[in-house]
Amino acid sequence: MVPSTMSLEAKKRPHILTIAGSDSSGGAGIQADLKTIEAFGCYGSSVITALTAQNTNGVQGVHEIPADFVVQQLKSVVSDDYPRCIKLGMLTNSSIILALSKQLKQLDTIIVLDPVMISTSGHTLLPEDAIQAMNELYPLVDYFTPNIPEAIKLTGYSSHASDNNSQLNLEQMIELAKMTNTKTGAFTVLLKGGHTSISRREILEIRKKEKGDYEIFWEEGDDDLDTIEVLSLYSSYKQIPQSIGEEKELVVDVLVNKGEVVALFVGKKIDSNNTHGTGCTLSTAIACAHATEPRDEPNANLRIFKKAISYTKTAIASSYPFGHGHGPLNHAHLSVKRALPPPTKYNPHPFVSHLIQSNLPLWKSYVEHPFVVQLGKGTLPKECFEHYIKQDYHYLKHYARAHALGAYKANTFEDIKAFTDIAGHIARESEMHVSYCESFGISLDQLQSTPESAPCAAYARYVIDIGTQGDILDLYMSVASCLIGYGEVGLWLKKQVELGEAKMEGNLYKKWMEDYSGKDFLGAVERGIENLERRIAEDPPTEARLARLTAIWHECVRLESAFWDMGLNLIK
Ligand SMILES: Cc1ncc(COP(=O)(O)O)c(N)n1
Repeated sequence: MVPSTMSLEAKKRPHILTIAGSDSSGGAGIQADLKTIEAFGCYGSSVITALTAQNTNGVQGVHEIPADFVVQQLKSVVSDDYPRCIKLGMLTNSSIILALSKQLKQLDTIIVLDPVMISTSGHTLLPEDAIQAMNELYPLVDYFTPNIPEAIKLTGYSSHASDNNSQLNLEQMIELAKMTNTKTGAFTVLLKGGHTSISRREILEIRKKEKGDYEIFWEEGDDDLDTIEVLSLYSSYKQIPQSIGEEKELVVDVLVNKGEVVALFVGKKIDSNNTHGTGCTLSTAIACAHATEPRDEPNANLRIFKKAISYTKTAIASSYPFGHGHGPLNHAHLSVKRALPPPTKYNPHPFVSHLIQSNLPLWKSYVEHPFVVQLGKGTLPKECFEHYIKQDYHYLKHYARAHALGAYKANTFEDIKAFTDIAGHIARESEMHVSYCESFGISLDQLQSTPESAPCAAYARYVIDIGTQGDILDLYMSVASCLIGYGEVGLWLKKQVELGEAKMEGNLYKKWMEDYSGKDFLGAVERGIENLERRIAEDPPTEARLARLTAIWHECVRLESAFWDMGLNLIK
């Protein structure tokens, strides 16, 4: 069957035209651009300004294309299919630049300009007179993406603070970006920061100084120091030392518009030799993101840059060996999507962080439950606590059995030890329950013969069921929210005491609070978190697997909340 014109139209992909030089080694220029365009699901066409004989070690020769033939290529392409965006790369010489600017003035399309002047290997790709001719182009440009040496060359900026011209600090980078924007008149400038390194402190200080008038985007999996401190109480297990923000380990790209900073894009510097074609890739990714990102959502413009930068960084991070010099990027990485970010110094527990953040209100309804609040204040009725502690004694037995089942299912001594360690810990924990009951005049016999309440049985049934049916990771998951949650409750109550919102002295539940905020219990929590993170890092889950693990976590958190409800409302 022949498809109708309608369906052909519906299948049309955004057309991105690249006007650049050919790189015979395939890592930069036209070749990098077409690979990027393909990765974004767009259609790529090309106008070639020069053929370069080039490899990862350097540029061995350049064959310039006559300006009128460059124009002929452009006319052939645009007369047939009008491009959504045009990316300009290596423009080779002033006659090509002048001829192109004349043509581009007549086109109504988005233009991204990457001022290719010198190759990574140090070869001059644009002569001095051509740099002058570029002034004709700037007014036509929507997005301009120089790196630091290029912006310095274009503006004549001199930094007195440093011997090495490219090693600017963040304040100087911002100054240079604004100057480039004003001097060239290009609509939006993204000054790429790859040639210098910035510290976390610098960013926090700049933000304080400029009162946060613009957005700061941190790379996925990393977080602003401020945010991580309030992200979740569980981060209290790992205190972030003061000195940590001093290291110059970040790359910052500065986005300016009409001479004002709009956003900073912050990410870790990637230690890689495979950077050949980075500028080409990023500028083309900006064109593609512009053509494919929804325009009507808030911050649409910023999302374009975020997407393009993230694509380019992952292309560097996932690159593989090619040649003997600066190797190319991996343009095809979009098909291998990571379900979770890798751990970092600032977020050493990305998996647990994901779990908590995946439904923060649900998590808070558990760890800041009215039962816990009243317990901390000492106003919780004794019969509520008594009911709860008897049921929790039953629950702990099942909980210890689940860990024993984990040890049975384990294949390594590391896992056997992890599970039996915690099972032993739970047995010790239950002694506190026995002694509370004794103090309430309840004997061990009476405690053991107390019938299990429905919420206790439901929760225990779920944990043992998941543990029996699923694999060892499912089991880890079904016991995690109890362990981590009680640690968080212990820490939260401790904080409430400091804030005067809860009290220890004269509180009937002091021993309970001390036990769950004590070293022994928090140590067990930390070991539990480490085990979980280790498993996830060793065998990263697919998105579907992550969704199932998260669902188990949510169900356990819900059942934990119901357990407090049981205590508070004396549910049998
Ligand atoms: C055809 C062409 N275009 C652009 C570059 C710049 O890329 P890089 O700065 O990574 O060498 C290049 N080397 N060759």
